[in-house]
Amino acid sequence: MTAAVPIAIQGVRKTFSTAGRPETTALESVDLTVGAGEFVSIVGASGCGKTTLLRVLAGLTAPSGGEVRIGDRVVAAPDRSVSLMFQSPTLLPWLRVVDNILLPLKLRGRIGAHERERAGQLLDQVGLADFGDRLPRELSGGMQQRVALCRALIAAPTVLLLDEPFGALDAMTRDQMNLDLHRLWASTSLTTVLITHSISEAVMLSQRVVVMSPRPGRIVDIVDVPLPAERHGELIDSPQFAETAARIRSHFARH
Ligand SMILES: Nc1ncnc2c1ncn2[C@@H]1O[C@H](COP(=O)(O)OP(=O)(O)OP(=O)(O)O)[C@@H](O)[C@H]1O
Repeated sequence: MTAAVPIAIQGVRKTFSTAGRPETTALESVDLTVGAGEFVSIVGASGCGKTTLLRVLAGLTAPSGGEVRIGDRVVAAPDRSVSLMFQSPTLLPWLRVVDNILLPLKLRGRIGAHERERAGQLLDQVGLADFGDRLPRELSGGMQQRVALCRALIAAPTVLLLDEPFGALDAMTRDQMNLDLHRLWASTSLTTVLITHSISEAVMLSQRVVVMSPRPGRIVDIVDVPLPAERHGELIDSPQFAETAARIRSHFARH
């Protein structure tokens, strides 16, 4: 297993300038440390800068001020140790499932028996052991997202960034995917940051939940989740779950 790495976000600001329009401040003085191997979720109103922050962490968007460090590295460009997953699975329709999963490795060089075996293990872990030879169109939306998760993990990243990965799925599939994701995360040393609009998803999956203010996005609260390490569906009925969700929800109450 690769060693876990922390993420340190220091004084990150991001402004966007578009000709003819006033400047938009998407992020203002964001400071956050995500521990090595920790699972943190970020919640906040639409447009508060969550995706912008994730893109800064991934090295896809340069901050206007401040810096992000992943381990010892100051983030300045995308890096293969950081994997991103979005709401849409974006599988290549003409490639079989296993080849979609292996794509990030194929782009970097040869694929051997070891890599194929690893793809098989990942498929097994997400309950798709028998689907490696299928084409994406033969899979449901939830199954395609599982494949996208395998693809995000094939290159053994140290950081996993998830932007509403299950937002397009029905509620039951989403709950199941969340528990699968949590199990996968718990079996690795992945430092994970999840963006979600769902407070219960954030509480169910994370060790801490970061609450952002409406634009310009700032961190207004960081909530520890006092749930056992092993997560399961019934925890949603526990008082700890309800109290944690209520504290987060209080930031979104209209006055
Ligand atoms: N490339 C860009 N150019 C100009 N403005 C941008 C750009 N990207 C984002 N913004 C602006 O920055 C702000 C934050 O956007 P962002 O997508 O990060 O929000 P979000 O919290 O992820 O929203 P949602 O929850 O709706 O996905 C918005 O006002 C958006 O219009």
